[in-house]
Amino acid sequence: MKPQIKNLVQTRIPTRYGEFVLHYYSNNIDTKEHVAFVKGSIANQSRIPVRIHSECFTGDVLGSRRCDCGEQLDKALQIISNAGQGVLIYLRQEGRGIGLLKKLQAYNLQDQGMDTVDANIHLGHLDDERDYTFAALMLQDLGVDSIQLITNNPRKIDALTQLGIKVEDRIPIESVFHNDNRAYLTTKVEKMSHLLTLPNEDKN
Ligand SMILES: Nc1nc2c(ncn2[C@@H]2O[C@H](COP(=O)(O)OP(=O)(O)OP(=O)(O)O)[C@@H](O)[C@H]2O)c(=O)[nH]1
Ligand SMILES: [Zn+2]
Repeated sequence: MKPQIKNLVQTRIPTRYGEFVLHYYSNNIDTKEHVAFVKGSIANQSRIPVRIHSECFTGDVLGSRRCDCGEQLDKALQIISNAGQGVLIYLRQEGRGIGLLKKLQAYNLQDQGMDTVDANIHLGHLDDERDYTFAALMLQDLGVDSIQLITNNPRKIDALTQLGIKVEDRIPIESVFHNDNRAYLTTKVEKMSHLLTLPNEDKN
């Protein structure tokens, strides 16, 4: 089935980063609530800052320090707010697409010594099962001409480009390394080609 989305409602949301408009989309593939959080006027404009964020209940809502998701969500909204225009797309593909149950099981495997990639594979999944089709359709629906993608993940840039989105630039979103996220972030760099700078002690 050819994926299609429908913009069902738009509503004003005042935040600590200023005022945004939340666009709620339905689609013909799943029953999940994928949304776009839009600041300023973006239709028919180029180089719009865009963050495509995948749901992380533990990081985004509970403030987990196992990953950098909550921190990245905050930083992205700050970048968009500073620019005065932009979009945060929130895709409901928890755990890089494997769902919350499997992600929590993967965490237990990680506590036994596996890294994030091997834990996913051990559970019968790929390291990353995300799909950015809805994100591309939302950006087309919102009418942006081209974007600057807020990410460290080259796979996201490739995926969006293949879906017909003109990515003119990348805006880096550096995370702070600490004991609880060090292994997670190091695996992103060493196994998932993320463009993050490892702290000195990790380079040796
Ligand atoms: N399977 C799995 N998923 C995780 C783990 N830690 C975080 N995630 C998921 O990873 C996703 C977050 O990735 P993003 O922040 O969107 O993007 P990214 O690929 O890290 O790339 P950036 O754009 O540079 O942040 C969310 O869906 C999280 O639930 C983990 O240990 N295992
Ligand atoms: Zn996370």
